[in-house]
Amino acid sequence: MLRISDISKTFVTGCSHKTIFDQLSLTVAKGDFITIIGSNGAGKSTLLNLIDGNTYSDSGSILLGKNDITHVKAYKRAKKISRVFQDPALGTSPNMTVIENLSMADHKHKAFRLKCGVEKKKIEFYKLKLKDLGLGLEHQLDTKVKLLSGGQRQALALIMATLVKPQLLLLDEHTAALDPKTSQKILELTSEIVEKHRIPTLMVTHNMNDALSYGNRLIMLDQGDIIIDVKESEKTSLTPEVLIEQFKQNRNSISDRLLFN
Ligand SMILES: Nc1ncnc2c1ncn2[C@@H]1O[C@H](COP(=O)(O)OP(=O)(O)OP(=O)(O)O)[C@@H](O)[C@H]1O
Repeated sequence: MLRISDISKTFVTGCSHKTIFDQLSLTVAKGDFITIIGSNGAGKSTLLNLIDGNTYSDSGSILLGKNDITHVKAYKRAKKISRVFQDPALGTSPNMTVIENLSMADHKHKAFRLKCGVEKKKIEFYKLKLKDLGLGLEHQLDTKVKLLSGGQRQALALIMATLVKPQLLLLDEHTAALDPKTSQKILELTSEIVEKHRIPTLMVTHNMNDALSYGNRLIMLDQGDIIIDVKESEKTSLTPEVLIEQFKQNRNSISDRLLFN
């Protein structure tokens, strides 16, 4: 479980200040697969950055399970929190082979020396994992990752992010750079992995249909506020058109609230 309580974040650049979050709270339950939508600059990536320690909040707290991780460094959080980015180069090592990448992800919690090679008994296990993807990666164990297609790399990044079950999975527009068919394939894989292993997940996307089709909960961010938060039953009856309508209504009410405060 993740509990974000009253976090605030202001970026200071030179003489200018920009407040992204002002006392934002969000609880992610054990079985939650939350899709996050919102316009450009709404704070979606910053939220993920605050969670995985790429940036720190000015106030408030973040609990992962029973641990207060508010001030824990990113590299330590990475043992518990996995993130897949839009750019596959950020989740994989391009100059290493498929099997070396998998082995590295598998040893996330342990000291790792590549020169010892990959344990033979593990090779079959990795092959099975790759075969499940249906992208032929099981035949490319010794291929350098930079030579794979975008879809293959994102699928590999996803497998690497979940090979050792994380306490939380963050997906930051992880299919945005893929063609529609490959994007759907990776999203289906994502959903399968997340549901099979019951990994609490936050997925940022700009695609409303994907946000509605996947996960059990949807939140919409607007100027650092959660203006829509719908659970499974309500979510299944929504359409992108209704969502946009709700966005307009909620956005207005927030402006009104600010106006009259
Ligand atoms: N390190 C930083 N320094 C200064 N401003 C930042 C920094 N990181 C983000 N911002 C600003 O915070 C705001 C929110 O950015 P963020 O990337 O979280 O938005 P987003 O919702 O992910 O947008 P998009 O959909 O375009 O990716 C933006 O105005 C951005 O310029």
